[in-house]
Amino acid sequence: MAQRVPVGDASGGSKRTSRVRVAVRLRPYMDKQDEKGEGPCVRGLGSQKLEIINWRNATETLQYQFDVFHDEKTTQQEVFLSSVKPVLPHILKGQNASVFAYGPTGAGKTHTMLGSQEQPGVIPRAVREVFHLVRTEEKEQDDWEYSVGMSYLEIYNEKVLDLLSPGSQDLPIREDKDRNIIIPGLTHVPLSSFSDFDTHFIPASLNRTTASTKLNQRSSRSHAILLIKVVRSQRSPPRRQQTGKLYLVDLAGSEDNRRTGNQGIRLKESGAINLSLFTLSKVVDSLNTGVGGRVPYRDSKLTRLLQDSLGGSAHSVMITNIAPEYKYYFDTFTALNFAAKSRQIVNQPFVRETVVAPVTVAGKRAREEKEAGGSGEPRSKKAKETKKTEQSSPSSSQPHSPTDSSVLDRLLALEKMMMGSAERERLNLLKTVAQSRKEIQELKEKQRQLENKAKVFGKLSGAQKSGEMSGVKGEKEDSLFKTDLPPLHRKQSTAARPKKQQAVVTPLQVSQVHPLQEHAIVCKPSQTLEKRKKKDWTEVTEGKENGGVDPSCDVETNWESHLDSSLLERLRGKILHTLNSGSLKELKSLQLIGDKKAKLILGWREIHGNFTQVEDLQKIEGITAKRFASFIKANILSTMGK
Ligand SMILES: Nc1ncnc2c1ncn2[C@@H]1O[C@H](COP(=O)(O)OP(=O)(O)OP(=O)(O)O)[C@@H](O)[C@H]1O
Repeated sequence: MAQRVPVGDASGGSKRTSRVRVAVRLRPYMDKQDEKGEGPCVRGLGSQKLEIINWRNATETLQYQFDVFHDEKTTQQEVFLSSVKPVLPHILKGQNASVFAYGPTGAGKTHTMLGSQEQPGVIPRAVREVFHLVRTEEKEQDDWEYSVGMSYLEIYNEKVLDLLSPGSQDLPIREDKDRNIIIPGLTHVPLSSFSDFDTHFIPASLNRTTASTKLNQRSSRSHAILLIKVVRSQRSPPRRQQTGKLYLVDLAGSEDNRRTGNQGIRLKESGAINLSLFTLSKVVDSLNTGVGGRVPYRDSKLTRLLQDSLGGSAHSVMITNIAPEYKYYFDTFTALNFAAKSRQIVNQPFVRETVVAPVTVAGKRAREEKEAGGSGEPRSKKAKETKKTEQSSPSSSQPHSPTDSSVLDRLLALEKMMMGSAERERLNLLKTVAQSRKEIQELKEKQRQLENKAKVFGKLSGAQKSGEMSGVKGEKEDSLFKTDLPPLHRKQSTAARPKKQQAVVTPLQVSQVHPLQEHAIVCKPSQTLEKRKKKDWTEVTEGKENGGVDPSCDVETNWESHLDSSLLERLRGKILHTLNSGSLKELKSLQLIGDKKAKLILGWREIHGNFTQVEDLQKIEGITAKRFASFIKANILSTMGK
């Protein structure tokens, strides 16, 4: 019967702990066009660090440190040598080890784990290495013999399916009294060599559930778990037996269904995938904070199965795969936060050992080894260290915007998923601050509108008194009075309200200067106004925002009302079209939109889809109501000028 014993007992060394080693691998661009077009949202800063743009403030980046950072040029061999090979000797000593690839769909998990004929990944390399280690040990230690075997399963839609026995039913996951995870009925194939492994593994891999999604032609729809078991048996009394397990896990991708275009069965699969990854993150969170209470392993099949390989029993390596493209930004951000947290897990490895009872000592099976660090043992201080990544600090990363609460909610939810209670509190605070900012901004905008309206009314009543007003079209006048002023305001204004025909600001004329301006109605060019317009144009095209309001003419603040409404609508539609479907370059060709804003717009589109109206632009970080007003004015005027 397998039992847990302190590592020191088996290896002869002192008791030690082992934490989850975290490597991050950035895959190269799949499409060179993307690389040229928008540039990466994440980049390496040496062999352990990387940085990603801060979604809260595009002028900042967030930097993360991991055990290893594999940049886009790293080969399969290099990943194996630095991140996987070092854990393999442990399984020959009766300990568990696990290597799992985590990350968004299409970021390179299967490439890392499985690879291809030309570029074999972690799985074939690790199995080959296990056989190599076994052969070496057998040569060096006469007293021990080894046997190697494999099982291969997938978790699909929360069902455990045996990939070596296709068509089998959902298998149960059990735990024996020594807390070993076992799957009764799972096929176990003894292996004598690597080619033996190949014979079983390759056809079984084809049984794995994959499908094409918008983001990946052959997306893994299940978590694939390869189990390599090494049993080490003593040839002579006391005939000890140690069992080491190596889990090689290719997790299904975390996905955003808006982007995958998933529907129907894909959506259901996706729900199961995301739920199990969510549970995995909760398990990690629970292990990290170490506040006691139940670690929710049982909430998903994945975490239940990984229970003896994550957070206390095994030497674990997590390779987090990320992609450079901007469209993966939020997935990358989430994956990095998950990875950064996992780094703090402290594992306490133990040896799984059994004693084969010889006939002479039947019934005398001794429990030779004790558990090292069961669940009741206090966690290392390291595990409780506060995460120092800057991504959640309200003081260092101010939420300038995003005033759009759905983006904020989504990100906060994602982050919450990954964080401990202290960080959660900080996030709640952050959310409150962001919401207050939004409310203040909305109030300011409302006030500005009211002031503008009040000014117009003021002018109108003044004009009426001095008899300077001239009659113009009724529609114009109607639109002028379609305000959302509160009732009180309306009432006061009606007293001074001119007759309908007189409801116009200054004498108007139709200009024929340019085809695009055919419907434009502009101010009669008095000398002062001409000067004023020139100045205004220069300011706008130079990207400056307008300052005060010239009381002589309200073109500055109310310029839209001087343009024909159908033309205005057309131009706004054009701008909206560019915002919704423009490339980075096209976005940058808009007035007052630079590289950063254009990228933020692309990011926003990725999450929310199309802007419904140009005003939605104010949901972009840093685009205040004032800036938006300048933006719309500059773009409309510049289009008209073309
Ligand atoms: N480091 C890399 N070098 C070259 N190509 C890569 C690399 N990583 C990934 N790729 C390629 O990118 C594409 C997507 O990778 P892969 O299928 O491994 O993603 P995944 O994370 O497993 O996705 P899913 O979760 O949807 O299964 C594949 O064509 C793969 O060959």
